[in-house]
Amino acid sequence: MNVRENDCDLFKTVFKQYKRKAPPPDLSNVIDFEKSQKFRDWGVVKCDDEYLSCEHGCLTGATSTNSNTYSTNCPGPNFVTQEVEKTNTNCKNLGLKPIVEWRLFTLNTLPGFIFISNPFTPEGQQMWIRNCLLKYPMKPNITNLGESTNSDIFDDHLLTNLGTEKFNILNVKKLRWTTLGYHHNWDTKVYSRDMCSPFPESLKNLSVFVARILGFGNFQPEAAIINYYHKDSTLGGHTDHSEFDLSAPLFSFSFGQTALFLIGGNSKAVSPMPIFIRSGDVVVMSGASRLAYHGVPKIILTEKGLGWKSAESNNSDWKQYDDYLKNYRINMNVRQVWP
Ligand SMILES: O=C(O)CCC(=O)C(=O)O
Ligand SMILES: [Fe+2]
Repeated sequence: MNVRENDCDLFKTVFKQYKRKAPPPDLSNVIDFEKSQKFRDWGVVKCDDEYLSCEHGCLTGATSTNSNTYSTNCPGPNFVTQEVEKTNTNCKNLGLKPIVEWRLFTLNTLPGFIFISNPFTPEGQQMWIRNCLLKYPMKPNITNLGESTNSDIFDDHLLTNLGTEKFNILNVKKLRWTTLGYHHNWDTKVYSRDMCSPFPESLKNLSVFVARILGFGNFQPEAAIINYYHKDSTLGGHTDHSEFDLSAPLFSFSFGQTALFLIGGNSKAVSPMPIFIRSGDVVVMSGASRLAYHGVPKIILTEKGLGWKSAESNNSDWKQYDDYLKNYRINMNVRQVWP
């Protein structure tokens, strides 16, 4: 990069500012979807309940790329009971709260960006965390630990008994990524038809469900990266442009410690906005925001705890996950690859 480009790299400037250890960065301007008194300053729009349900409580189709044009498509009372019941069952199975409890936001300055403030139940979060640490790193999925090490993550005898699973915590702490479906090629950044394993049914169901609720009825989850962040990990500014269909949204689900997430525009000269992403939060990058530069300059250890105190408290095997999550963040990043 030459000097001139560097001058214009506002993304990098802001990234460095938030990455700094001493003195610690000022976090007072970080967009926090839990602080409604500052929404006006930040350009945060809370989508009204109409976005998700009509007066009957049924789902609406939404034009998710533009926060001003949500439309209601209630097909009538008959549909309502059936569909609402079905939807609530789906929510429960997927570890999600009922849709009426979801809190949805957009940003004035970033069309297509949608934020769902933790729609998961405590038990739901635990289910997805278990999937990310125990199921998804297994063959035929690919991890940074390489194929041969895959099975080393798990104590052998426990592989056959997922009910009382225990993982080898030393190896789990070395996990940085797992790829699912069409495997992201970290070198060429090109997806290929023959580097593909079956996309896990569980994550497919979750992504398709959330996509449908937000009005992306055609979304097909085909590739995912599970990112495992240690408290000192960062993720540099980038765009996700390897997918062949860039009109399809990208869904990101986060668990564990908090990320300070930066998202800017389609060039690094655009100064990015800082946003807190906490455990359970869902980020959708669609429309113009799909190709926006983004990154994670800092993981922030939460003081509040992660919100699953009551859930599974008498299940002693949860302790190993709980210990891991005191210093880690997990992010499931789901994409459609093909048009
Ligand atoms: O960890 C995150 O929130 C973002 C991850 C990401 O940008 C990616 O996997 O491409
Ligand atoms: Fe990304």
